Amino acid sequence: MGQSQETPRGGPEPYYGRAAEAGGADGPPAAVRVRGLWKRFGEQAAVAGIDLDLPSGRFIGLVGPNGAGKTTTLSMVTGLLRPDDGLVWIGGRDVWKDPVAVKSRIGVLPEGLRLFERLSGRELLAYTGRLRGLPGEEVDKRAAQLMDVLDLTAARHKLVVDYSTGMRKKVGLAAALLHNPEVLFLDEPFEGVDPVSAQVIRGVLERYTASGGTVVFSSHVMELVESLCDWVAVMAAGRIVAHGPLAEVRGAAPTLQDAFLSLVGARRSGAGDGLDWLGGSTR
Ligand SMILES: Nc1ncnc2c1ncn2[C@@H]1O[C@H](COP(=O)(O)OP(=O)(O)OP(=O)(O)O)[C@@H](O)[C@H]1O
Repeated sequence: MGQSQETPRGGPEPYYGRAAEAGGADGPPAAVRVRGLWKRFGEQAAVAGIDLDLPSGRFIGLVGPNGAGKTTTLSMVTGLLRPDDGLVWIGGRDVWKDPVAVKSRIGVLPEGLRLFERLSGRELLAYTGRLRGLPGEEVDKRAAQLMDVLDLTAARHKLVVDYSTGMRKKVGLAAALLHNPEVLFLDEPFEGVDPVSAQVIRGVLERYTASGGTVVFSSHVMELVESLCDWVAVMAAGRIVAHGPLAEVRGAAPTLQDAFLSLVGARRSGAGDGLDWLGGSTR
């Protein structure tokens, strides 16, 4: 299991191309390379100098308790939030020096996704596709196929404002996939999604990784991460506390949940201590 090492502040390394491969000299190239990434909000370090190499073509889970820094990390990695310090490369390009090139290669489903509410789902995808520079015919074809696979065809003319939570996630995912990105970043993609829609989303993502795409997604749901991901990074208090292939991070623990609880130092018992007023016996 890889343990995080901090890069000295102010001295992040450049991207070394194939020499920087995540899996070693013979492994696949790193899809995402992070060095010395920091973000502070006032006195608090939300992300405290993380280094990470995410291998390409994998289904990668970023897990951690509430407030661990997952959303802040994903926002900095995808060019949505400027880091205080550190560097990020995607496909060998510096996210903050070469944002247009990087953004053409990635798809992002951010937390609290904001959509153009007064467009229909179909119009939203047409608009997104044209913004991405795809020819109109190609946009129409891909949008129709994505809506079909994601079970949105019947709702294609409905305004996005009238979409349910799951439908919003699905149309957001379609928008993120439309230009066939190399790396897809998803912040809590299954939150608020019913099991049927979750299964549909899962099928699309599995197909995407099977054809060489890289998925990086954050989640609290360990069973989901364990069943979907082949590589995980565990965050706690702004740091990466473990990363690597799922089996290595899980180690001898019976489940990823058990490994996670011991890695993040969670309290297993005594959760109700001090709440002796709670319940019917004292009423
Ligand atoms: N804009 C902000 N201003 C101030 N503090 C922030 C801001 N964004 C995040 N934080 C703080 O940074 C820390 C990390 O937050 P972040 O949202 O990245 O965690 P997370 O791992 O995504 O949590 P969750 O699983 O609950 O979504 C938290 O303590 C949070 O309160």
